[in-house]
Amino acid sequence: MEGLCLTLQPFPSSSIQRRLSAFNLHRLTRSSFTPLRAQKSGITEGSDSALDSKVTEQEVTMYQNEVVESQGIKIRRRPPTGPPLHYVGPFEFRLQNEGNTPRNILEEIVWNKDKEVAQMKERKPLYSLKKALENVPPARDFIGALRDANQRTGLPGLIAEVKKASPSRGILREDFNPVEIAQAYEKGGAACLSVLTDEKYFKGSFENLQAIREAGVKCPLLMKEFIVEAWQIYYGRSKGADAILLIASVLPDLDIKYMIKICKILGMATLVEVHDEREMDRVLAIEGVELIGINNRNLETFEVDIDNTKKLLEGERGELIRQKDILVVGESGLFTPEDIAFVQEAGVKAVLVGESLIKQSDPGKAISTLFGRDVSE
Ligand SMILES: O=C(O)c1ccccc1NCC(=O)[C@H](O)[C@H](O)COP(=O)(O)O
Repeated sequence: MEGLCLTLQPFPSSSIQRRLSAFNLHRLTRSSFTPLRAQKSGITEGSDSALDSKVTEQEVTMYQNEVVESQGIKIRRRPPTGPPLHYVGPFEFRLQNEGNTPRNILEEIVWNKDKEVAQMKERKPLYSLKKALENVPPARDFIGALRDANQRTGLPGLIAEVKKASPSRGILREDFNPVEIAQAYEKGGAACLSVLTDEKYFKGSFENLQAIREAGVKCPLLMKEFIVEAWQIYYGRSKGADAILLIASVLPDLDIKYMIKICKILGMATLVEVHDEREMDRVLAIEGVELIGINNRNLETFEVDIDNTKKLLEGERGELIRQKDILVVGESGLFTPEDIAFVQEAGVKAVLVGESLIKQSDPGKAISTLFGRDVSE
């Protein structure tokens, strides 16, 4: 039986879609909808006129898969649940299916995050987070800080990353004091900071984010997290985040739209990250996107190529970005003033830099080396 993969029953997508259309659409995408949740909220058979029979887990999964496939998203939100339970006499068993192993590191991170968030939500439900937000100071203007820095220096505004480790590079800095590093970055001329909050793969934490905010650092803070659920946005805001990252290879368009709306309500900025042309085109078609990050690192293979920024900003895409006045951030693999000049020439007005700064003994001074001159005041 091991390794046997069952084919799912064919099911016309329009039929699933019609039966599910009574919900807010965002519920149908991977981040927010579970049949269990529907049942908990009383959305069950007969409870809604447009929902003519109970929506099964399999149907929802099929619909989600269709959405994800149609948008070219390769990262699966969680391991396939496998074929349905089988009964032989009194015994119940599930056939093991193929594909229960993550296909790459990004998928592994996402699967882990999905479980982690489910546990965190149990401890801090959304209503308690919303209550906590009443006492949190308002979010700072992340995009404004980048534009100001760009105008002031004539160089891309810097988002300096507080990053202890990464899956591709291992430990980047042993003597890691997040607050001291953040203060050094601010002194060195960073416009904004990016703080890794993932513990398992990056050795980051929400405590780091909160400590940096509470230490009086004025730079707006990006919560560098793998967001799979809207709940994480509220949690990040409660810890002092001013901006969040949405990764287009992980999130379907509907989730991105929904999360952007939540951020607008919370006064936060969204950095929507793309790596290839298809993701860029999807994101450019989403209303309300103001900040796009082009990651030069392929998060599935770790390959880094700063030409990627240039490639994605050429021709009509670059033109559309200028028309829409979208601010573009060049991300990853930037080490020298020549690298900065290269991505600036390609059209970016901001850069996100981790490794090349964090590895230096004085990460603040490293900013001048990276830009080829002092960018603090
Ligand atoms: O950095 C990684 O190894 C990594 C692996 C899997 C998912 C994301 C990852 N990094 C996130 C980033 O893209 C970078 O932290 C960020 O752009 C800064 O990059 P760098 O200047 O090259 O440290």
